[in-house]
Amino acid sequence: IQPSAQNPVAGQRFRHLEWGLINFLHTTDNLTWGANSHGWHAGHLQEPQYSADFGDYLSLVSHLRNTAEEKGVDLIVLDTGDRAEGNGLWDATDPMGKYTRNFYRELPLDILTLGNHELYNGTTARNEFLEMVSFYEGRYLASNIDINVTGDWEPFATRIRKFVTEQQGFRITAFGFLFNFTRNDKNTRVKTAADTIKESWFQEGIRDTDVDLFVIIGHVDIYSIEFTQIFEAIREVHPDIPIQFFGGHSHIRNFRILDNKSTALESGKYFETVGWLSIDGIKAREAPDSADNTSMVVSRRYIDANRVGYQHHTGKNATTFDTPQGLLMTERLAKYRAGLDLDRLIGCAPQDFSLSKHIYPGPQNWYSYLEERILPTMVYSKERGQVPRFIFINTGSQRSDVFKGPFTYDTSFLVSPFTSKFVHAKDIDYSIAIHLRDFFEKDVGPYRSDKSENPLENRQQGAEEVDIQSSPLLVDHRQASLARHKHTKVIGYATTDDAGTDGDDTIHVPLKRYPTPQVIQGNASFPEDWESNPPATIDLVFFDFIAWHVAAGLNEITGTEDYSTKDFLPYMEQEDTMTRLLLDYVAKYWGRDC
Ligand SMILES: O=c1ccn([C@@H]2O[C@H](COP(=O)(O)O)[C@@H](O)[C@H]2O)c(=O)[nH]1
Repeated sequence: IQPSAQNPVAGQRFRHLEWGLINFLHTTDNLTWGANSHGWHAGHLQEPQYSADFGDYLSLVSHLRNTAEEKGVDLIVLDTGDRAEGNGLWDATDPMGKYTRNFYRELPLDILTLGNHELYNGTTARNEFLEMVSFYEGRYLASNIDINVTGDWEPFATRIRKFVTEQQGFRITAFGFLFNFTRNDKNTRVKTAADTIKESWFQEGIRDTDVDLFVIIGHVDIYSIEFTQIFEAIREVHPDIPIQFFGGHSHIRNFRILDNKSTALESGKYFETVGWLSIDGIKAREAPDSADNTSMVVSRRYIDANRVGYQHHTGKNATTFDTPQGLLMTERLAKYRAGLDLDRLIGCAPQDFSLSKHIYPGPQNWYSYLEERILPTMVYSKERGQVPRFIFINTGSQRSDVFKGPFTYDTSFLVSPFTSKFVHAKDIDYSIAIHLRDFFEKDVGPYRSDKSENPLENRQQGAEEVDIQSSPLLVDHRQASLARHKHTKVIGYATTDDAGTDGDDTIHVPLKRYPTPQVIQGNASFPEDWESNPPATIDLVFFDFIAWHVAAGLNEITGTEDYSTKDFLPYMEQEDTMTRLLLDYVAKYWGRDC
């Protein structure tokens, strides 16, 4: 746990892990390891429920490996990508991720793959390839991605890995997939799953009969068409061999049963969740006394990332839990965080703001606060600051709630990590501009996090869609309330998945989520009576990240092809990213008396 993090609260209840002949420990979308693997490597400092840091995780892995050895069963440790971006330890270094990659290399991963966040930026993709793929060698899997760093295209990482487990001798064939992503840097190439499974190496790979278990790790929602296509391709050849999927990207806890010998696990996001999956009764051909696949049993758990839970599952206490390597990692994280000045106080948040735990629009909703206060005040150009403007940002650019109290340099990256620039379209007819919001809401674009980049038609037929019109208060349909929440003291995930409601290791008060738009709009420099007497033309200011969609919207609204991203010019200075504007706003308006 990091020095500035809080201890987890009491009142949690844990279930015991069920061990099988083969077991998996899964993290995904950890951009933040503090608590979180999307880069919250120092743990969620203001959310005690998720306050374990990466050092604590190393200790957990080490103890569970020892237990596996004692039991004579296998433990596979894996990560399904999006380790890049989203907290200071990643974003404040030059090049970004310099320290994070080094820390990750201390995690004894058996298999790993990458997410979209490793591919948005060309330098990030290159460094991932040079420093992570080469380090993990054959364990790093990327079945549908190529990279060009030398002038020639080459596979980003190993396409297929066949290996035999140490304890039980299971013969595993593993693949690593990214969803059908299209916003990757030009030095990389992402093939669709549909095309990849037709390639000869894949077809040959799955035809090999020397296999007890297929393991597909993917930065892919587990209900996606991509996983379904891979499942069907393997099932055509092997009607009976177990297939285990591990997914990610949509940031939820979820478990899917594909058939009686195939399931898929998704283990949440941001190092809030460590996923556990075990398979018992599975047959290894080399081990004649092992069970037969007809009695195969799969068990899954979503473990909250905190030391109390970790200690419970390892049979350790506060003094016996830490391994020397884990402790050293915790110390080094603190040292590097200090070196980057990440705990520097910028200002004090006057209240809690959430992305979706409070109704939008509303006084506790972060998007409302951005629309009403931050965007109109901070998104300003010396040349055109007097011109009335709509300011659009995509909601996916905001990644974390803001908690009452200290807002540090690190918080700015947790909340708004991306380096998008503000660009603008000049003198657009007001009568056209007012239709853009509706366009954004209907558009399938990269506007929000979670599932947005999988087009709606990619969703599995029959998967439940939430009707946000008829249900203003949402409890995620896959994370609905548990019946036994009278024991609960902590708000968090209460997951309902294909196996029922007993997946969460800790019983929570269900987390409620309200619907939010895909794009929010701040209005600035308008005269007081602008709604009854609007100006003829205004400026549109927006992130370059959504520029293509703004042009598409203007073309659709006007029924022309007059608009193109080439017409959009910078609005502010290069360094005026949302992260920088947020820091400036907090320093100027929030005070420092927390
Ligand atoms: O430069 C960027 C890159 C991404 N985004 C937003 O992030 C999501 C994808 O994040 P996941 O964690 O993979 O869900 C994307 O849809 C955008 O909403 C961004 O705003 N700027």
